[in-house]
Amino acid sequence: MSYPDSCHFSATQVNTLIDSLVEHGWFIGPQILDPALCQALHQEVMGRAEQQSMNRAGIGRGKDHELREDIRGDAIHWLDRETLAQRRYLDAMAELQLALNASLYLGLFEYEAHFAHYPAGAFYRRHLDSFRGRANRVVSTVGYFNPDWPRDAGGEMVIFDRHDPDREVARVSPEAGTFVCFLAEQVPHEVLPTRQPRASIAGWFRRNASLGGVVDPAR
Ligand SMILES: O=C(O)CCC(=O)C(=O)O
Ligand SMILES: [Fe+2]
Repeated sequence: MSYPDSCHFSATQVNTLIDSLVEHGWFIGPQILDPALCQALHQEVMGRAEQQSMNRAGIGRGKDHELREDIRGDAIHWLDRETLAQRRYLDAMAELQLALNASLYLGLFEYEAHFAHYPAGAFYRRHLDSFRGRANRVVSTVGYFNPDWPRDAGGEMVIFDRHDPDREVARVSPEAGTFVCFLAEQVPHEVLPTRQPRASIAGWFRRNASLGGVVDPAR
């Protein structure tokens, strides 16, 4: 499979993304990701789910990690640059990281991401991706790869106001090509129960929150 060299973001897209991130704390971009790349990533997620080469996702990191199906029901696989499609996606994120650092002085130094497969019935309750005081994940990203997502299939991501967490401000259908990002420690969001299998990559630009010479653990 080959992808056009220009599958990365255009200057206009990056500027719109940065403006929206500053103004609202989030950005939603339909039809941003290259269709051939989305198709390859969709195949990879679905293949991994079928072969059961993904792990049940939990909440909390390190020793606090636990499985909580009442909170989130997806299975994940951390990106490892194993396939061309993964490398293309990560290259696009590396470019975005440079642009975010250049415009917003965020000091992002790393990007971590996992495939996510939500089987029918799965959801992810309202949460933040990072907690204040452990300011490691700064900007969250989600890329969606599902072709022809029906209107009644559920599985939307709901974004809530960063100053009023009960106020819904946007609802995103996980349609192939859509790319979303938001401030990880400020913007509450949730994944509504999906009625059909749902494929995505969730990723985070991180700041180095090392303290006392102890490198902040990634996951
Ligand atoms: O898949 C999505 O729409 C969002 C997933 C999410 O919130 C997460 O993995 O932290
Ligand atoms: Fe999240």
